[in-house]
Amino acid sequence: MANYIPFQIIRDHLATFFHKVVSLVNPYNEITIHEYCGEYMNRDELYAASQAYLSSTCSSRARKLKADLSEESDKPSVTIDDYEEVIDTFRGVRVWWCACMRLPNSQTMISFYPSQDQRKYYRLTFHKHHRKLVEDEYLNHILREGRDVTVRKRIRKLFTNNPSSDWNGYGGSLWSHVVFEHPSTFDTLAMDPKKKREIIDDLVTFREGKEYYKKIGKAWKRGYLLYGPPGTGKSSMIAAIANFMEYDVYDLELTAVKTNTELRKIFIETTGKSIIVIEDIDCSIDITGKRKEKEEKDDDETDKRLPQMEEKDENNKLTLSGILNFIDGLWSACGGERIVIFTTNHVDKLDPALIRRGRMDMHIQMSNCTFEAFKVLAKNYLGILEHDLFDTIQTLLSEVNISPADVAEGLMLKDSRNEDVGACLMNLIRVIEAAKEEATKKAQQKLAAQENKKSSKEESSIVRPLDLEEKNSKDELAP
Ligand SMILES: Nc1ncnc2c1ncn2[C@@H]1O[C@H](COP(=O)(O)OP(=O)(O)OP(=O)(O)O)[C@@H](O)[C@H]1O
Repeated sequence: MANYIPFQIIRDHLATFFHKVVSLVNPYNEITIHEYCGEYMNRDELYAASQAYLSSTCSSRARKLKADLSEESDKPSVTIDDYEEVIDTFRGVRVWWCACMRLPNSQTMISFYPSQDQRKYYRLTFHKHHRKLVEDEYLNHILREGRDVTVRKRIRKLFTNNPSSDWNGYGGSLWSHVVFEHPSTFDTLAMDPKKKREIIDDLVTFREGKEYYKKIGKAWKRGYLLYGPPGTGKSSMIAAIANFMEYDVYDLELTAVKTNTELRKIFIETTGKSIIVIEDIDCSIDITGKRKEKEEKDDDETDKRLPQMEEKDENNKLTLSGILNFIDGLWSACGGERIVIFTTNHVDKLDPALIRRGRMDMHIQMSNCTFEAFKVLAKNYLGILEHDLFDTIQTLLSEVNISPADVAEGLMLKDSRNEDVGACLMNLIRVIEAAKEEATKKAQQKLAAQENKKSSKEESSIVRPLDLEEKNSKDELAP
């Protein structure tokens, strides 16, 4: 065999030697962050974070920019163009960023990954004295800030869970989603201003509480129970919270979940910075205290009918303990920064274990329309802060229970071209008066029914002489 050294080996040795010589005189270090990495060529999170960070922090200093519209955002994003260098400063230390691209060695290469025909990467250059700062702190800073920018810019989504029978459809997805565009905010929400302030303060404390939750050893999540009659704004409150926190919403339909195991899988698929909602929890599933009591009463018969396996294996069905685990079991802490919200029209039907403080940290009562709440609706719907008819409306609202939904309906302009505020308020007065009449009628009927019941009870307790005779003759016949 011929004794020669292949050209490629010589070239590699020369390159290494050259690099060593250069690094002796070059005081700068470089880190490259590739767009795709790993065996399966996943998009690298640090690359995505760097891109977001550079677009928000450094792009104003760049001359050459590029813009695109990603699926995850509704606004075009502008970032530095390829081979454009920008300077960033961290704790007084300067670093240089450059977006670079490596073309494939062979033009004939066929690739299944978009990355492989153009390998994009960022080159981060810094003085070697600052290597520790960059590795230990600056890169984490990029990751944190970049993730925040991505969350701020993303399109928020409203998810709903698919029934497990469909998990092989919808691309194998456990959740389907649409863009979340509910317009409700705390400004448009009609409720007691003090209560509203309390909720906003609680949300802000939660949002800023990452370190605090870590310190006290609690998972970074918060539970809210919203209860009150229909049409008092429970769903509107959820939307207002989502808009205020800029979170996604996972609307969990419990009736589509068959077992605790399914619930766990569904939960694991949710992400941080999200609200998980179970609406009308009392109607959703057999988990309320009252139904459980009934179950216990029927126990003897059920035991005989149900297969023993099913009774023993809790994971084969959806149980109260499965839901409790979902709220505060070990795996509920994965991902962090989550809000769980239950809504109900009948708080008294719920098992106390489900809503105890610590699980549902804040119980929020959504009430019928007060005058304060009406003023918010009048501002939203008619753009007015006061009117001569307000006094009449205030008196009427103090006399009758009417939901904000009904008041809002009464304030709707019947003809959007004719914005007669007085006519709208008169219409509302008629609506409230009709509600008042209806309530009086119902109260009278209830009273009459009670009177009837009472008098028929009294009647049946009067022992008539005929009955007495009958009883005596029976007693005589008895052995
Ligand atoms: N507190 C409120 N502030 C502003 N608007 C409200 C409020 N309550 C109700 N509304 C209006 O009434 C409509 C219905 O309210 P919403 O669905 O939020 O009530 P809900 O309590 O969730 O009702 P349900 O218990 O029947 O689901 C809303 O679209 C909104 O226009």
